[in-house]
Formats: sequence, structure tokens, C-alpha cells
Amino acid sequence: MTPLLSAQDVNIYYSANHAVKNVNLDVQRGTVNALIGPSGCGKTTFLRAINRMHDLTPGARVTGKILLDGQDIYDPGVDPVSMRRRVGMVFQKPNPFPTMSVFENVVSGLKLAGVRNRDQLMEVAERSLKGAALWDEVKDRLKAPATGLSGGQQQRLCIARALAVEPEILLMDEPTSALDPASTARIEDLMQGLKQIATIVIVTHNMHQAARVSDTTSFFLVGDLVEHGVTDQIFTSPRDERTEAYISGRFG
Ligand SMILES: Nc1ncnc2c1ncn2[C@@H]1O[C@H](COP(=O)(O)OP(=O)(O)OP(=O)(O)O)[C@@H](O)[C@H]1O
Repeated sequence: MTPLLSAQDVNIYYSANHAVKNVNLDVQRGTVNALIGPSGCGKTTFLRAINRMHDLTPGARVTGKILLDGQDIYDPGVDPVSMRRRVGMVFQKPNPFPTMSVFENVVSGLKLAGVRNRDQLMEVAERSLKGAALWDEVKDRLKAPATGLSGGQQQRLCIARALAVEPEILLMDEPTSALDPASTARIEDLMQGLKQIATIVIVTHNMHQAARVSDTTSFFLVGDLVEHGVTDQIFTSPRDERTEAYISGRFG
């Protein structure tokens, strides 16, 4: 099966700092893929390359190819703005637009793309909020400020906002690290349904979370992708002794 995402010989530099080293990684459609490894190993750097966020970082450079459905997103002919609509992003801290209502947050991407039809916006808002398991909690306060929601609700709102433009991939950078255990559990549960809508790549510090939510796991260490495989295999019978040492808590 052709992977939805294929990283080929990807190197990422911040000026002289070689942060990601020759990574090759395929991600299949409809799966959750966890990137794990100790602090500073390049997980976030790699994740950000998947929607060309480094274009905006002075001194950052990406080489190699990242194919999305067979097309290299770094090809000079690719428009980064339309490419980013196919690759949604959810950050560590919930970041709803603070001056906007719940509804306006969810439909902000569509409005930017020129959609004005109220019925269509409402339909997308409802579908996206349901996809993010937030609809029942906010359906009576769509016009209320997004900042009035709890932290966990705000993060699900950010997931709904990402879903509204129907991305093929959802990148999640430690999406639950700022949340309490109950909100974390809700988002973990949600991911199992979400992956039917958008393939997920998640950076997590929490190995238990990776084991719970992901289908495949990639272990990074000082910029190298040491091991990638089916999550069960990585956690029960890792092939590389460095993976074994990390998952058994001997460093990290
Ligand atoms: N904007 C930046 N400018 C310069 N160097 C950076 C930048 N972002 C990250 N780095 C460096 O790149 C390397 C990888 O960092 P990265 O944030 O990708 O690691 P990480 O595995 O996601 O870490 P953490 O788990 O702590 O978030 C580190 O050496 C870091 O200092």
C-alpha cells in the first residue's frame, strides 16, 4: 500500500546544528503514529517539517523529500498555504483565537479560504465539533468566547478547528501535556475515532500514552530515528538495545 506520508533521507539543520539525521519513515493512512524519545532528540523538529513550518524559522534548513500522497511537499511548485490545509496541527498548549467565539474559531480556516455561506459554516462547525467530541458541551454556547472553555475543552476546540478544513494528516505536538488526567483520557479516546478521519502523527513524552494510542512508534535519539515499528513490537520486543534502554526507563 502506498503510504500517505513518506519521509525520505530527511535532514534538518538549525544553522550548524544537525537536529534530524537522515530519517526515513513511512506512515500509512488511518493510523496513529507516535514519535518518542528523550528531550532534544528532534521529535518536534521532524513533526514541524511535515507541514513546512521551518520555512518560517531563520537558519532552519530541510533536505530530502517528504511525500504526501506521492507529492514532495518541498517541491518548488507546491504552494505551502494550500499544502498546509492538508496537514493540520495541534500544539502543546491549547491556542484558540482569544477574541473569537467557539463557532468563529472552528470555522476560521474555512472563512480564510473564502467560504461565507452561513448554513455551510454551521454544518462544518457541527461536524468538526462532533469529530472532536465537543459538540454536546458547547452546542448551546457557540457564540460564547472560546477562552471561557476549560483547558481540555479548548484543546478539543483546537482539534475541531484543525478538522474543519478536512486535513489528511493531523500533527499533534504533545497535545495533552498541559492537560489534567481526565482531559488527557478524553483526547486519547478521541484519537481512535479521529484516525478514521485523519491520519495522526503525535509527539509524546509519555510512553504509556504512546503505547495506549498508537499503531506504530518511532524512537528518536539525538536526531537519529533509531527504530520504527508496530507499537506492540517496539514496547515488547524492541530490536535495538537503545530503544530497550529507553522504554524500560534506564534513561530519558
Ligand atoms: N528554533 C530552533 N532554533 C535552533 N535550534 C533549535 C530550534 N528548535 C529546536 N532546536 C534544537 O534542535 C534539537 C532538537 O530539538 P526538538 O525540539 O526537535 O527536540 P524534541 O525531541 O522535540 O525535544 P522535546 O521533547 O524537549 O520537545 C535540539 O538540539 C534543539 O536545541
